[in-house]
Amino acid sequence: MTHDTLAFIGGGNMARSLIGGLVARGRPAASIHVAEPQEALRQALAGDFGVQVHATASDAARDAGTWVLSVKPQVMRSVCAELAALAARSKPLVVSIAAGVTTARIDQWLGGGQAVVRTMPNTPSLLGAGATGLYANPRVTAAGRELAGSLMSAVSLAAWIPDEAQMDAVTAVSGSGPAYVFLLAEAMQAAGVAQGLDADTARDLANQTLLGAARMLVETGEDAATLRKRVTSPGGTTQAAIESFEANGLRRLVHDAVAAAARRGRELSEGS
Ligand SMILES: NC(=O)c1ccc[n+]([C@@H]2O[C@H](COP(=O)([O-])OP(=O)(O)OC[C@H]3O[C@@H](n4cnc5c(N)ncnc54)[C@H](OP(=O)(O)O)[C@@H]3O)[C@@H](O)[C@H]2O)c1
Ligand code: PRO
Repeated sequence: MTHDTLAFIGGGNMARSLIGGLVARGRPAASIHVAEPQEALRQALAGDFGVQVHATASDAARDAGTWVLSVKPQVMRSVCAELAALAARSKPLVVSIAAGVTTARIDQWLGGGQAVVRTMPNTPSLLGAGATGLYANPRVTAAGRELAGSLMSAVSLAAWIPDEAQMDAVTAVSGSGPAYVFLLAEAMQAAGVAQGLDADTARDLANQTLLGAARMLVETGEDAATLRKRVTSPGGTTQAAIESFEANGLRRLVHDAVAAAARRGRELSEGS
């Protein structure tokens, strides 16, 4: 067994983004095993990325030193129960990506004494442009932190958090965050069509604008408010739009949406 071999338990949307990002950045596909019950998803993962696929968690995890638990929170308990005997024998580094499931729960469900890193990645990891929060339980050694950090750093910005309770905020900002941007893209596209653009033109202009604005946020070192002000000519078109956003409570809407996501994360923790 080696920590160089990774087992993804669950081969759905987020695992696919991580696997695609890792393989594109040079991780050998042969070093990645994936357990996924759905035959079609298994075949797609094997066909697209060349990874080793299995129908059961224990088959995927058997020879892997690092397990990435990437099933839905609601099935995490039963997946851990399936893996508990193997975990007791092989003491893997366990990396969970599940929203709202604490390291204490995972450790308990795996039988206790396990090194568990809880992470919250996001789907842009597929393109090496993800953002991930990480938290390690006390069993994780410096080498384990290094391993988990380098795994996520290969495909994303990796930010360690000191307090596991902050993971619900990470989830609400960056884990779920791509969906907020996609919703904004949908709304900008529809608004462009409403103003007379054809759908393709509205889509291309909106999408490229989001890409360009996101690159400016990350690459110029300027803060968002400064960049916004540079677009906003006094008495001009942007000012008219920004005043409409402010008057309609955009900041409050975003505040409440992020709070709702964080609350849901806490509910998932309490329910598990
Ligand atoms: N999607 C995101 O953007 C995102 C971002 C960060 C974190 N996450 C976290 O990542 C986890 C997965 O989310 P997702 O969106 O990728 O969900 P998903 O697409 O439903 O993927 C989960 C996969 O795990 C499979 N599965 C169920 N039981 C299994 C078992 N015993 N062994 C192996 N695989 C099993 C599911 O199959 P069935 O459908 O047949 O049950 C499904 O294909 C969640 O905990 C979520 O909180 C997701
Ligand atoms: N997708 C998962 C959810 O919606 C976790 C963050 C992104 O629950």
